[in-house]
Amino acid sequence: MKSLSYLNKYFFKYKWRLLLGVLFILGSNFLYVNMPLIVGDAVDQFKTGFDADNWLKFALSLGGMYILLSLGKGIFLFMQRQTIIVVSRYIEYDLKNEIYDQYQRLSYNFYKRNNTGDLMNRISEDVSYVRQYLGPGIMYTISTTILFAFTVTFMVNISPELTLYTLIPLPLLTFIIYKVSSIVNRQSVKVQQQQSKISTKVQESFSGITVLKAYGAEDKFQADFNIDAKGYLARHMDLVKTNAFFMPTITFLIGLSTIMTIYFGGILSFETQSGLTAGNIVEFIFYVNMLTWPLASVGWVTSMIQRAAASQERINEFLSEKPDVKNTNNSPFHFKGDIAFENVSYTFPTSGIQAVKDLSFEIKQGETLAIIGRTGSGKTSVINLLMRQFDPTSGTIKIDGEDLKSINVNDFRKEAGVVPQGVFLFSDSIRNNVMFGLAADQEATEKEVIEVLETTHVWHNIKDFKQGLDTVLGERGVNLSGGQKQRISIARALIRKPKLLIFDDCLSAVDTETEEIILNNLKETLQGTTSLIVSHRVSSIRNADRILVLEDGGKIEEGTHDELLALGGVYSEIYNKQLLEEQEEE
Ligand SMILES: Nc1ncnc2c1ncn2[C@@H]1O[C@H](COP(=O)(O)OP(=O)(O)OP(=O)(O)O)[C@@H](O)[C@H]1O
Repeated sequence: MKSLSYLNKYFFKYKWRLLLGVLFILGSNFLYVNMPLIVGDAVDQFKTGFDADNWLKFALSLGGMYILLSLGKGIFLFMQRQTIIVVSRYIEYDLKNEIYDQYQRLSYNFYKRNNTGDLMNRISEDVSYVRQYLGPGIMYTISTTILFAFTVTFMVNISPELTLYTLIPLPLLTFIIYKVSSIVNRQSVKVQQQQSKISTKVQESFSGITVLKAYGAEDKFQADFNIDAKGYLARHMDLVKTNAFFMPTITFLIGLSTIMTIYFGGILSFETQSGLTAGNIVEFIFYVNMLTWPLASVGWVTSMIQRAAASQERINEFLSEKPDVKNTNNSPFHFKGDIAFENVSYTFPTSGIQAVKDLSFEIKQGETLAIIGRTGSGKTSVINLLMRQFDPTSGTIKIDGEDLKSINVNDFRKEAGVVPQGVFLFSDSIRNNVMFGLAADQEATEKEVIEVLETTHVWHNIKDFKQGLDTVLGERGVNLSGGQKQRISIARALIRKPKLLIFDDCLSAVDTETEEIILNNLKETLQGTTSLIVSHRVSSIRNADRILVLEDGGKIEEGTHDELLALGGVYSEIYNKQLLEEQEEE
């Protein structure tokens, strides 16, 4: 429950609306509890002083009054929903924005620790449970309390004794509803879990359809799906059974209360000193029915609050996460072009793997440094350190002579064009995918978009598409080849005319001939740009000003292509092996 106190700041923000909502609840309930009195009055007048000549006047005055009260109650009810439920939607909007904002602030390691499904659930499902508490939960709690207080006061006013008899079965009703609601909740959670298991499986079978078909795994997937679907059916049937038990139980208990009212009311009405009339018994029957829903909702609301508390706790867990990387300097930073790693080491906190070991190197403005090394040698980690996705465990990274931790990292990132190893294209047009690379204050003409696509040697493919630049890419760009996707991804980095260009093995899906063309085109475009090129292939990096060979996170060789060949070490070994492979292919 403590977790829900996080929401107090929002209650405070919308306090006036909420207060107005409470006034509307008071109004609607006050009119509501007066309605049975009219019916009771009518019954008594029928029994005693019914004036047959003026029946129309009698019917119109009481009926009109009843209609007026219903109308007034309806209007207040509408206004109460318009205030309280609307506030719950506002808070839902604020909370979603707050969570998303926090997601944007959190850094690399947070995303490696938590899976996408979890991140999605907290901003969608958990927020919607919290919203249910904020809207219906709070509205019914206030409304129930007020209606209960009004009704019991009115009942006690008529007959304290009958009130006691009538209320006897109601706590039992509340208890049963609470218990049933808890069971319903538990079963609903199980249904939801099974549902998300099925969704994940189905989604994976779609996105991995090529692998699935290639391995002829259709039957296995179908069998697995059947098991999960059967599980879903069984869990849902449990829920259906509980729900089926729910309504008859409530109806039975309300009936019991009504019978007790009539029975004891009847007995009491014969005792003249009680002063209880037939009209009073009718009023009581109305009140008993009026109390049923509020009491029933106590159980329902309680379990709703419990569920919201659990959800808010999960949300708070993410909201209280502190980003590992904090930008402490907001003054503008303009990157000139010098980079230096000084004895940098990095160990991943999650796996304890030391990915970078005591690494030192320099890249001067306009130079191209290449990094080559075996899989897992720490190349991508070097890039992530340079882009300050995480900070070194020890050592310093200097940008234009200043510690990376002390400069405005947002400004620094704006000057860099990074092409990551795994291509990600949005389900949007090719034009928008390229223009995504522009910084907020940059613009690009169609001609410029085409130019960068020409540089990356992919425009000749795109221009043949019916929609050209406006061709919309399917989910994850499935209608393009791997090499085409990589080249669009490079164009995205080039469009922002970066002062620092970083390629993380992003020509791997391109044949060596096309690679040669792209690298040649880039030579002109990147005059004066500081570049860091990571690759497995010697052909991508042989023309770099300097090449660094990494092994197990540490530098083992450094020099130009010729110098490293002359050294006859790991680099020349990789080169000779790749040369041989190329010759075999030819
Ligand atoms: N998020 C992570 N959490 C824990 N360990 C990681 C993480 N990312 C990488 N590693 C480990 O750090 C080491 C270096 O990984 P890195 O991705 O930097 O290598 P790489 O040289 O870029 O490899 P590749 O050429 O295959 O892309 C590897 O042993 C890897 O298992």
